[in-house]
Amino acid sequence: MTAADVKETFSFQTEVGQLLDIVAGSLYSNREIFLRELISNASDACDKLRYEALTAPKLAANAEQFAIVLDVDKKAKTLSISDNGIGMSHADLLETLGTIARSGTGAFLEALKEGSKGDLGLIGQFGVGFYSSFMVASKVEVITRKAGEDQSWLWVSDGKGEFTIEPTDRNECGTTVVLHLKKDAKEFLEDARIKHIVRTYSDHISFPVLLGEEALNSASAIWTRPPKEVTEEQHTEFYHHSSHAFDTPWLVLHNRVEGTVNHTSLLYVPSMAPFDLYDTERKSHVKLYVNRVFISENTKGLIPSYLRFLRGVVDSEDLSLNVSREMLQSDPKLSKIKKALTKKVLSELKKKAGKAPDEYAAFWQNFGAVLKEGLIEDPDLQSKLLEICRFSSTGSDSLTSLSDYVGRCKEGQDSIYYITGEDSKKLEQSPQLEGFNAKGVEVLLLSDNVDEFWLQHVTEFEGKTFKSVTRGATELDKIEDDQAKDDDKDSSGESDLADLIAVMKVELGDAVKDVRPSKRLTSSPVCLVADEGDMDANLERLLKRHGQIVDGTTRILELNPTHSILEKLAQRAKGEQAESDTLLQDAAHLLLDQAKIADGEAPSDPAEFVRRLSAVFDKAL
Ligand SMILES: Nc1ncnc2c1ncn2[C@@H]1O[C@H](COP(=O)(O)OP(=O)(O)OP(=O)(O)O)[C@@H](O)[C@H]1O
Repeated sequence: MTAADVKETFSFQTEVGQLLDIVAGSLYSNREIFLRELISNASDACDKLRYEALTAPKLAANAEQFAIVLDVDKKAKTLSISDNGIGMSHADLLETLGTIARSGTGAFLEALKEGSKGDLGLIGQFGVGFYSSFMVASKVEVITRKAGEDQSWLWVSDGKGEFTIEPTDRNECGTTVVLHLKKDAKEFLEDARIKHIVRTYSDHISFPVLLGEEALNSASAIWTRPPKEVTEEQHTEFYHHSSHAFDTPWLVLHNRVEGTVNHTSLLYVPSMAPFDLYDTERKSHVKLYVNRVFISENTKGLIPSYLRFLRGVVDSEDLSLNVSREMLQSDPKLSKIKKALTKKVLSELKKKAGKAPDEYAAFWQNFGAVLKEGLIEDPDLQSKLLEICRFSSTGSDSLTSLSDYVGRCKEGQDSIYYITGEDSKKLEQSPQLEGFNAKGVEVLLLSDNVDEFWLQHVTEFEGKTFKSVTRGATELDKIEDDQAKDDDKDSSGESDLADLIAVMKVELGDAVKDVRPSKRLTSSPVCLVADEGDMDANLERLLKRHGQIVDGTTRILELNPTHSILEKLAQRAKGEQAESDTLLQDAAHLLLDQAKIADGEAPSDPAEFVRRLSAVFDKAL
């Protein structure tokens, strides 16, 4: 820490400068939210001190009567917001009130860059935290003292590129933010206006917010109130405050469990996917409280990572306050809470999926891929998770559940068929699906990366195994065909490919694992499939991209015996000179490349591909 005796001047980080230009210049109609942001910071500061005091007895004396005090000085035209929370050191001030500390602010700047300039409504949504002070103030002073330290500091800025920090005196720890209100912001000196704002946005704050002697909020933690008494607006405000989110919750789950481990949970499922959903840490964001004392934002072991989209709080009086966060994480009581919460969330999702399939589809769009991670991580709950999974499919325009899929299975169909790839729309065009479509056998179109992985952990659903249509032999023969039961299509019109296959195998050598007639093609001439025990091509692509494997396995080239190109080639292959027939040789490679292109891959040798294509063209013209 640099303990300076004199006033020091610093420049804001470039992004803060940009942000302040926007904020200060805005005639934003909803600018009252500055008060929400400052009260929220004050409340966080009290939470932090209360937690620190648990393990640092010398701080305990400070951690008794927390309050957030608003003070108006009409003469000086200032509004100040004081708390007796954790306060800030010199280093804290430099680190936080000069840089972009909060993620929401970064997201706001990104959104502005992406062309919605002028759409300052976004400020209200993202919340720009402390910097929103400059919407209403021409100068902001922060007088602060960190709990446990002797030195107090005064931070001052007019929001125009620079701020200063100098030593000052403050009796107790905590922070006071003094806003020198702009001429057009005098309304925030009026008691009635302030009361209205606090009641609208900050009622859920669990510390009293005082104006003079009067407490403006109910100051009881929202999750401790009877669920019926909490309004939708209060939930939304609390969700915004506790999660730094700006959407409306898609689902609210407010429960009290009395049992082996008593706990209350107030959980929100967002209606928009949070930006850090796919961060590698896969952190949970449900706040843990022990008997109303805030413990931690990302408690490991509280929420399974496949439910990391959840926001909200869990409060239990049965956990111990006097242990470190790390020890708490391994408390068996915590894992009991986790189990109960997980079950509850899954059963509520199931209810919602049944009652409001369209709304559930929107949820699934956002979080389905995350939830599916549970199929790998939580084998005990696999069947419960499968019940609430939804999939795109060739047999339905909307998402389908597995039980509905099974209900539509054909006579003799023992498997749930699927195809994996990057884009379900493109997957629908895959040649490998043709035989299934012709027989009316439905295939799930799986386009999330996680699909490849859970499919290795889940073996069956309602007695049917999962089977890839791009791997192994098809079992289409066993399945009843609706339309074509009697017109014995199977062998008629199929050409004898044996000679052609012999030529192609010699020509293609190691480039293929095998060449064989196909049962899955009806209109395309060729396709590639993986051998029964091999990896699906899509999984291989994924693993290659992540550097987990270098070479892929070679695949099997299947030929459509009813396709006219193959009929003609088969005819030609019966000739005596077949093995030295350059057209057959070129055709073998072109067919393989064609199959690759249909799978979204490039021909193995683009120059040779072009040469062969031209040669074949030339002969045909
Ligand atoms: N009253 C306060 N007491 C102590 N620290 C504060 C106070 N106000 C702000 N801070 C510090 O300044 C930081 C920046 O505040 P700002 O409101 O810009 O974002 P934030 O509160 O961190 O964002 P988020 O709401 O996403 O956590 C805070 O994280 C906190 O460390």
